[in-house]
Amino acid sequence: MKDYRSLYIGKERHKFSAAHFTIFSATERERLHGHNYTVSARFLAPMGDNGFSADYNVYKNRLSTLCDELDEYMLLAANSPHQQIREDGDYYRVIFNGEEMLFLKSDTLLLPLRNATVEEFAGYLLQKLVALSTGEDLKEIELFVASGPGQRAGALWRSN
Ligand SMILES: Nc1nc2c(c(=O)[nH]1)N=C([C@H](O)[C@H](O)COP(=O)(O)OP(=O)(O)OP(=O)(O)O)CN2
Repeated sequence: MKDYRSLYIGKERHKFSAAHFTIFSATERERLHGHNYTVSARFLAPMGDNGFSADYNVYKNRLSTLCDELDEYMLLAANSPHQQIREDGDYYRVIFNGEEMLFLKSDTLLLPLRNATVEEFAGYLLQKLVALSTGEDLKEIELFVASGPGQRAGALWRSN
């Protein structure tokens, strides 16, 4: 039976500051606000005969790249069933429950998410991390996003 080891990565720099609002229903959402989100991950890799599994420097750098891509933006969920997003010149016009919000495109990332939640951010970042890790001998990757101390969501990928 293969011998595996878990590598846990979650450095101080694995974070992104972003604005968002969570939508709870067709008529309820929270006000626009922000968090310093932190990102961490667990990698399950086979143990080599040399007592080494996988170079975690590679994964530290990948997590930093993913965090940098989301840092200091307004994050909008493009696939929410409860809001419409239209392009309007230099702006995104967001319609929710009869209200309109305008966000500068240069300040905003439209992400393929159903909601701007930690669980959706975790799934989104996991897919990007798995795509960066193709062809490597990994058994599992579990990626976590926390919106503050003591509250995070995890998304899991397992190799076939
Ligand atoms: N399942 C989820 N539930 C909630 C999410 C989420 O992403 N997934 N997000 C929110 C809000 O964004 C809310 O702002 C969360 O932050 P909050 O709990 O206020 O964070 P704090 O760090 O201020 O927590 P305190 O307990 O107030 O210290 C709500 N639900």
